[in-house]
Amino acid sequence: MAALAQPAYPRAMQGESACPAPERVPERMTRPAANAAPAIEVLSAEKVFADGTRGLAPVDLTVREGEFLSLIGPSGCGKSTLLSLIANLAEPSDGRLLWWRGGFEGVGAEGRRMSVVFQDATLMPWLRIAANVRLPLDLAGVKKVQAAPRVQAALDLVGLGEKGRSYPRQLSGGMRMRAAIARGLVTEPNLLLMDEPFGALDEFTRNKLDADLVDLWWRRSLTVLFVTHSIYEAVFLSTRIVVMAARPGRIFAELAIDEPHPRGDAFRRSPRFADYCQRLSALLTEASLASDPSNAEAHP
Ligand SMILES: Nc1ncnc2c1ncn2[C@@H]1O[C@H](COP(=O)(O)OP(=O)(O)OP(=O)(O)O)[C@@H](O)[C@H]1O
Repeated sequence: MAALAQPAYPRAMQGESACPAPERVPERMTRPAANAAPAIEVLSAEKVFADGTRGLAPVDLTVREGEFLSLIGPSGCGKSTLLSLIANLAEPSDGRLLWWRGGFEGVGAEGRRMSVVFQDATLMPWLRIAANVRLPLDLAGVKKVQAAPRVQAALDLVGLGEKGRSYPRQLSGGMRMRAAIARGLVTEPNLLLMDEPFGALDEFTRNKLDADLVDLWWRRSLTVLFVTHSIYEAVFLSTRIVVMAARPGRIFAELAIDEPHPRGDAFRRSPRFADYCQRLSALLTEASLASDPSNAEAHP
């Protein structure tokens, strides 16, 4: 199994600009090919909760390998519900899902590993950072001596290489979120599911983590499914954005961000960025109007 930290990724999620030095950039990349293999297929999946709430109308969605796909939409449109189906934390009431073209029992095999990072870092306060990051390996029965270098590599990758012996209370909010990401990365996932991971952070810290995350995604050929409420964040990070509408939760529109990677501040300041944000904002306004309860009968 490949080690997490490799010389090619020394600056990922550290204190510097996320833009790597030109000589390190292997190639410029836009979107993964439309015919890239599917990592996740959501096939007419629906979710009706025990109290009768229709969290998701039948949804069809393919997440292709190498995509950075963001879900955005008004509150209650089913973003977290869809993510929880994909994470297999909940089952669809109808329809089905495929993970790497197979059932969930195949998840965890080489090339089919998946991790989830939530908005709350959910670190155990009584455990040091290294022990928190090691938890998924402990659960998988990996011996401490084998886990130690993998934990250190994951911490290095998110810029917390020196913080393994600290306790969560000794870290800032941004650092705690980095630790949660390290815990997500320690199993060397191919697919990272992220539910508003930076939603509670100030804008400066959030921009920095966004830049470092997209750098990490690009350099490690990850597939990321990312839930956010932020237009700027979605445009900056994504290769494709799926806009959802509520009542019932459903896919409303899509927007491809055909912008090469790596992305940095130059993209954020460019007219193209502003144009994408305006287009996404217009789609969100339409999605919000379509989510109005008075329109519910149009989507029984
Ligand atoms: N366990 C549950 N029981 C009943 N209804 C639920 C349950 N979980 C979610 N819902 C409802 O399903 C719908 C979708 O919820 P979900 O949390 O997926 O939306 P969301 O888009 O993630 O919202 P937000 O942006 O506010 O986090 C909402 O109407 C919500 O109230």
